[in-house]
Amino acid sequence: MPMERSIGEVVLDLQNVSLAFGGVKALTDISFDVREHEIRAIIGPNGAGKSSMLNVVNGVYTPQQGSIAFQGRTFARMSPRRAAEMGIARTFQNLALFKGMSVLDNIMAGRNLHFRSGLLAQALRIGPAAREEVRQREFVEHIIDFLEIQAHRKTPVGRLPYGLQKRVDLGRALAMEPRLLLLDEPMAGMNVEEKQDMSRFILDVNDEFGTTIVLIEHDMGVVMDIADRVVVLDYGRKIGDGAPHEVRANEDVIRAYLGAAH
Ligand SMILES: Nc1ncnc2c1ncn2[C@@H]1O[C@H](COP(=O)(O)OP(=O)(O)OP(=O)(O)O)[C@@H](O)[C@H]1O
Repeated sequence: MPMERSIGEVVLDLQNVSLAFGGVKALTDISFDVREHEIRAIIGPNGAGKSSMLNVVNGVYTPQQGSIAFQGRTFARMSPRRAAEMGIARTFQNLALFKGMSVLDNIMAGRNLHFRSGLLAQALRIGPAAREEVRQREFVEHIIDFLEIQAHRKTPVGRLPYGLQKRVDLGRALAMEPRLLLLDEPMAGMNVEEKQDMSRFILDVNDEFGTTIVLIEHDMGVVMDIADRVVVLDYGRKIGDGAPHEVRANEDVIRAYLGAAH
């Protein structure tokens, strides 16, 4: 049974974050927070700074100013290693899967890279490592069932339709048992039916695993359907923040969207 949805305390809190690449200001004085169990969307026209924002959260980019607090600990910067250790996982706009490997092995790889202890023993399949391998595999099988991709377990990922590849990418991130899941355009390039499926899986992950989710999404309809709160960026600045119906009625947001070629 799905858990009762209840949004909790602030788990991620960005304060006055600014990031520039040489003369290009990707983010200017951005503050926003994410609450436990929330689905938080980041939207905005092309080049608004959405991907940069995710890369600040998972430690790939170091902001010149500002701070990031995750689960009560405040940092001037997050390193990718620390982000992973603290349970922040992400999917990518361009899939980061091993195309020649099976669905099962891709998701397993996501788990092994994260829980990397005793890899040599695991490779040799001896003693406790053999039991550990069984336990890890059970968890991965659970994800495969959950995402309804059992029929494709052994299929090389590169042979699957794009929508299913995106689902495997979600599975790879879930294998890390994240506390915070960052999704970079999880519906990009999908048809309507695939978008509906992905929306449902994101809602189910949020419900059944209790995972807090931050996602970048271009499709306003999807955002309105699944997000609890939305941050709107434009030219690296925050121009809106609130419930979907609030940001949709925000004059600055309407102007940014009407002015942008979409
Ligand atoms: N590594 C980088 N080096 C230089 N400039 C960068 C880099 N990454 C992003 N930028 C610049 O920062 C700005 C914000 O880019 P970003 O990719 O974060 O926007 P976005 O909202 O994710 O765009 P899109 O919707 O097109 O993916 C852009 O002007 C971009 O050219």
